[in-house]
Amino acid sequence: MTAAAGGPVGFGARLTAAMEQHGRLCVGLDPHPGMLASWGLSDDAAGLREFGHRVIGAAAGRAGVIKPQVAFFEHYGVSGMQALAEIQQEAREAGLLVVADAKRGDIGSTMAAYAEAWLNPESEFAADALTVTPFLGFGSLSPAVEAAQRYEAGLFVLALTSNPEGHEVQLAQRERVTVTEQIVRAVAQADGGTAERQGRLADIGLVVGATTAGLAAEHGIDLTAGSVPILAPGYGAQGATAQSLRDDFGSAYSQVLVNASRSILAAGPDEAALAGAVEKTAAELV
Ligand SMILES: O=c1ccn([C@@H]2O[C@H](COP(=O)(O)O)[C@@H](O)[C@H]2O)c(=O)[nH]1
Repeated sequence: MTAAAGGPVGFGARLTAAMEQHGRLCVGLDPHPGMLASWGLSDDAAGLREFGHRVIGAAAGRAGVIKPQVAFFEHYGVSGMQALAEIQQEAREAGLLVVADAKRGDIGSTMAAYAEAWLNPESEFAADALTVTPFLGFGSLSPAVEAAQRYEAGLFVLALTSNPEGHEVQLAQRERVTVTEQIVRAVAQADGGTAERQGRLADIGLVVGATTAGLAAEHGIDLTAGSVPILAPGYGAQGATAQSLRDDFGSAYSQVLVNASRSILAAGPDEAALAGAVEKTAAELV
């Protein structure tokens, strides 16, 4: 999506504007079957649509970004993915930026096909940004980086995930440099310093868990380089707090987009209660 005439165009510029207006909360749209049941919704695509519609109603105007967890739609097959396409479109029409959390990663033309599916504005699954995995080598993401540039979209590259099992891979070292640090450096260099010069966030960012940011600091990893946006899942249900985020991200906190899913969704199904949870969480994260 390109912004309205005269507005910011690239993803980093749109995200900067959204965060200036609404703050750093990203509302997670995770229709786990148990969550659908607790909302009294049917365990099918109709339930997904109603769930998405209520989350969008609560988030629009109160937060700048939503993050649908693609797995919870894929679980329902073709009809689930159709519902996801409709929900993403509804969210974008409501003025929300959509980060599709699909964690795609592959090589060559396969990676290019994933990027077309999620970043091309003509695609049924068009999102503003996509989560991607660099564990086939950062260079394997080149087709996605090129697609992001072509379509004024964004990427969030997994660097230090919120789950402890990830660290045996992510904190492994080569010549005393962790895998995470290699990824952080590559992402920081991806736009050649343009975002920093323009005083905005970059189009290509990182995923660093809200629960694990302290480990980045412990390993001396500089998350401020390149003015990259940092998607931080793990707030609330996984244990991170507003104070721990500020402490652990330190001077990188201004770049952080904090995802909260279950801790907000538990307030549903009533849309006013959900809206209250969005407002309360957004206020905690100032
Ligand atoms: O490192 C990661 C990467 C992605 N996630 C995803 O974020 C949400 C978190 O949901 P909560 O209910 O707020 O815990 C979910 O979609 C995860 O798959 C993550 O948690 N950690």
